[in-house]
Order: sequence, then C-alpha cells, then structure tokens
Amino acid sequence: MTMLPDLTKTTLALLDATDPLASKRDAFFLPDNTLYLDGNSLGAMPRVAALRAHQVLNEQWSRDLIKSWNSHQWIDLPHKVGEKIAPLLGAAPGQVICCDSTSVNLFKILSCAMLMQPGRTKILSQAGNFPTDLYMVQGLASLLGEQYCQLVLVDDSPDNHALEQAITTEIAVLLLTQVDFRSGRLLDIQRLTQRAHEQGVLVIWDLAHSAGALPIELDACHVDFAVGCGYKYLNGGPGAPAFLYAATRHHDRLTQPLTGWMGHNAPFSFATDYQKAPGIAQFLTGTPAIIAMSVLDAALTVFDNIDMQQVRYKSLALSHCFHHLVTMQPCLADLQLITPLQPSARGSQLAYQHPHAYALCQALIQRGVIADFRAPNILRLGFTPLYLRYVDIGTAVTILANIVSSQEYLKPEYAVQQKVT
Ligand SMILES: Cc1ncc(COP(=O)(O)O)c(C=O)c1O
Ligand SMILES: Nc1c(O)cccc1C(=O)C[C@H](N)C(=O)O
Repeated sequence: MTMLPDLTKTTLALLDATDPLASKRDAFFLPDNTLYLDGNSLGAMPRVAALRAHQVLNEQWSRDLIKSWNSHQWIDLPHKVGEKIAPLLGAAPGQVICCDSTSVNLFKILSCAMLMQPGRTKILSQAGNFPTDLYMVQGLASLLGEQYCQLVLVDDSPDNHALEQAITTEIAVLLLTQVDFRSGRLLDIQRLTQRAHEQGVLVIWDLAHSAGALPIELDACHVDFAVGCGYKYLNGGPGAPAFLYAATRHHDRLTQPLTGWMGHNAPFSFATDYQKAPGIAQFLTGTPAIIAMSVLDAALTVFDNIDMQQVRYKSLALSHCFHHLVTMQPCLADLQLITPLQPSARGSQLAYQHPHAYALCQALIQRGVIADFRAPNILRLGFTPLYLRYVDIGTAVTILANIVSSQEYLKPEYAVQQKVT
C-alpha cells in the first residue's frame, strides 16, 4: 500500500466519497458522538438485528409457541446460519455449523482431533494465544491424563520461526489463532497448515479475529477444523453463538465428546443409545439458543453481496491511515506499535504499547472513542470496514493527540480499574 502523502480532512473525506463500502454504514445502529474502534471485541448492532429480535419474540415465540420449531424452521437454524457463515470462511456447504460458544466448540474439536491421532499426545499452540484456547486444552489434558495429552507452547515472535520449527511428527494437533488478539499479527493459514500436514499433524484454526474481517480460504488451504465467534466481526451481539468448521473428509471418522441429543441421528426417536448424526450435524449438543441465533442470522445479511477483498482493502487502508496520522503527531511518539505493519502480517486491528495505556483508553472512551486495553500495557484499536469512515480515523487520532498533549489521561478517575476492559 502506498503511503498517502497528506492525510488532511479533505483527503479522508474524498476516500469516503469513493469508498464502495460506504453505504453499509447505514445498516448499523451507531450511537451519536461515538467512534467505535472496538468491533474486534463486540461488533456494532446491525439495525436488522433489532427487527429480528422483535419478530422472534413478538411474532414467533409469543404467538406460535412450540409450533415455531417447525413453522419458523427454528430447528434448521444452526445449519442455516452455518451455511451463511461458510462463504466468509471459503467453505463449501455442509461443513460449518452454528452452535455453542467458541470455547465449547474448541473442546469438541480438540477432543475429536486427539482421538484421530493415536500414539501422538502433544497439542502445539502459541504461548500468547487467547487464554480460553489454552484453558480448553488444559481441561482436556486433565480429563485424558497427562500421559495422553500435553499442551506445548512456543513463543511465535515474527522472526524466530519457532512455531514452524516446533511442528514436527511429535505433535498431534496444531491449535492456532489466525489473528493474535493482542498484537493483531496475522498468521499464514496456507503455509502453516501445509507444514503441519507434511508432519502428519491435524490443524485447528481459531478465526475469532478474522471471520468477517478478511478473506479466508479454509477449503483451498485443506484446513481440518476451525472455530470462531459470532459477536465480533460477524456482529451477532453479545454472547452470540459461535461456529465450527470440520472438513467433510473427516466427518465419518469423528467422535465428538459432548454427545447431546441434538447431535443424535434421530433426536426425536428418544432412543437410549447415542448414534451420531451424519455430517456436520454431529457437532450439535443441546437445544440451540434460538433468540440469539436468529439475531446472528439477521446480522449476517449485512454481508450479502459483500466482496471480502474490498473489506480487506478498506481494513488495511483504515489502519494504515490511523498509524500514519499517529506518526505525524510528535506528542504520540511514546506509543509503540506492536502490530506488524506489512499488510500480509496484520489483521484488522492495531495495538500500541504505552506505560499509561489503561488511562489513555479510559480517557478516549470518555471522549467517545471506544477502544480497549489489554494488560499489561496495550491500547488496542479495531478497524471494522463496514461501519467506520476514513474521517473517523482522523477524528480519533486528533482526540488521542489532545488527550496526550494535555496530559488529560493523568486524571485520577482514568486509573480506576473497570471489571471488563
Ligand atoms: C481468539 C479468541 N478465541 C476465543 C474467544 C472467546 O471465546 P468465547 O466466545 O467462548 O468466550 C476470544 C474472545 O473472547 C478470542 O479472542
Ligand atoms: N467475549 C468478550 C466478553 O464477553 C466481554 C469482553 C470482551 C470479550 C472479548 O471478546 C475479548 C476478546 N476475545 C479479545 O480479543 O480480547
């Protein structure tokens, strides 16, 4: 990407005027006087989500009660939503299902993958991976016993190639998050999956910070399994159900551990013995959360006719503009970027280290710029191309510069720790 020489307000407004995604912003409810740079944690609310919630409550559940499972096809929703997510993941039909949380889906997949690798006991992951991924492995290890399952962690700094070197025939499963939740570093799915397969290792990708943010090609990269969140770039709302991808070639061999009735071959036969459903349905466990899943279903319509290459282009351009403007402000020199700048190595966020990152974040929020903080010292900013404008980037950096140059962030109230950061 070429460096824009002069990012004046006029230039940014011009970028908005020629932005092919600009009209998508109207699809979202965005509060006044708020610049939302936290869609990587919780996506903004698509207007259609509110309409669907109203419809499910007031036209379906209230009026049609239990008949709705058939008349409003509630029973098919996990498949329907899975198929809506599939194109965003580069997945052919029949391989993605919407259910449970990312953590729970990880447990199911980790367990399946370990059972497919008799004689191998190690699950390899990044030392800095999102904790729930590591905790789920630790939970599985305590269930199976250390002799059957161990978590191996590597520090995967960009230049040390430790991750690639650690993928050997000793490893059963490689569990990686495509975009690091702290640094925003992007891993190469194609290269790492290929390396893993050469060593007989199965691969699970956590797409929490990439699904809906950048083009993904799970089938083309021969990925085995993947999971991800419905509430970040897919805008499904707080605690939205997650998704799970399992490549068709594995379906017949899988034995998932949470054998609930919804994953049974014939749930309404109420048989005593479990018999898994064929295909991706085997990953269902209990009754789907219909209200939340309906909201996610509606939210996904925002992606209708969207070109993910355009989303990626704008995401990189927004973050590029942000960082460029930061570097133009001498007062922001203490912000140290920890996100790799090359487009091929970053996702849709920027992360800066600063000794007062927490207070800076609180001061930004107070001024209507919603960012977040990740301990111990990271200010994290997410760039969501469907509802952010280029002019917003200029405004956000100006506000940040004001907060720093005036030392406003040193006010005692900004040091008060919130429960959720
Ligand atoms: C990489 C990653 N995986 C998983 C999760 C969350 O999983 P869950 O939806 O189960 O809380 C997050 C964020 O919360 C995440 O950043
Ligand atoms: N899932 C979250 C929640 O329930 C509350 C607050 C934040 C979150 C997050 O998604 C955290 C997120 N995965 C992260 O990247 O830090």
